[in-house]
Amino acid sequence: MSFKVLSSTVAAAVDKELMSTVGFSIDQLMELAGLSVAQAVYKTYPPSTHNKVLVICGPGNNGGDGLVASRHLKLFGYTPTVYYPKHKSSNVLFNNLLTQLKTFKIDVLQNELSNSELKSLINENDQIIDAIFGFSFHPPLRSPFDTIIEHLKQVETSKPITCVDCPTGWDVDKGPNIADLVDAKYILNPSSLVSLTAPKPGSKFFKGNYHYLGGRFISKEMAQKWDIDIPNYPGVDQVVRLNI
Ligand SMILES: NC(=O)C1=CN([C@@H]2O[C@H](COP(=O)(O)OP(=O)(O)OC[C@H]3O[C@@H](n4cnc5c(N)ncnc54)[C@H](O)[C@@H]3O)[C@@H](O)[C@H]2O)[C@@H](O)CC1
Ligand SMILES: [K+]
Repeated sequence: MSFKVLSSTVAAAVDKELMSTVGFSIDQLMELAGLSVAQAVYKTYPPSTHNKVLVICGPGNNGGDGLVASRHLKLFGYTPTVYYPKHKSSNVLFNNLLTQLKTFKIDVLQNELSNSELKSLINENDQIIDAIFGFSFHPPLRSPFDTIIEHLKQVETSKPITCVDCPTGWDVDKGPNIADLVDAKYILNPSSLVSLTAPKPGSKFFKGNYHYLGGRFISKEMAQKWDIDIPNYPGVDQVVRLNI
């Protein structure tokens, strides 16, 4: 199905409006975003075949979506492990999410791993979620996330990788076609992408099998105002597949 895209600048403006005049808190939006990610993963790589999920979380709200998704995945029957090497310890929201994960007995690795530890961690999981960076990312990647993406590239053809909002490393607006800026070893080709609110321009270059839209929190009126296409979500689902 064809879809309209939302540039990184407009996505940030929509986010701002949702959290001001529309009256949402970031916690609410993140909860719905993370639930969408967990649902998309369940539909594509169910716990019966892909039980062990490694969720790699970055320092911003994309990482927060990953923390929320991990909790839902546990409730859906998965065994998630979270790798969260750059936690902002002054942020109450992220601290609360971490407390929830602890209560749910989900392993959270917060110390930076060595290359061999990272390799083993990736190998022992059945699938990976990239919740490192979303629409506020600007290439090139900085450490330790450059090395993490390099490791993910090693398994991208053998292991499912689901990216939250944008594949980390891609330019949000230009996509993966940024050879002048970034070495190809940092350009992931994931199998699944969960765009939030609306797909970002870079997602036009996504070649994986599963492209979902999630983040079901925009009213018809707001969609019209910002020229956002909201496809019909099936029933009570939090995601709709775009590439069918
Ligand atoms: N309205 C929406 O669509 C919503 C979006 N949410 C999520 O929020 C994301 C955007 O969150 P944020 O604005 O916090 O930003 P991100 O999570 O995309 O990234 C912000 C962090 O990345 C760092 N960063 C940027 N470029 C970097 C580089 N080259 N190397 C290393 N670090 C770099 C920044 O210093 C900052 O700490 C979206 O993509 C989506 O996943 C949801 O949580 C809530 C609702
Ligand atoms: K991401």
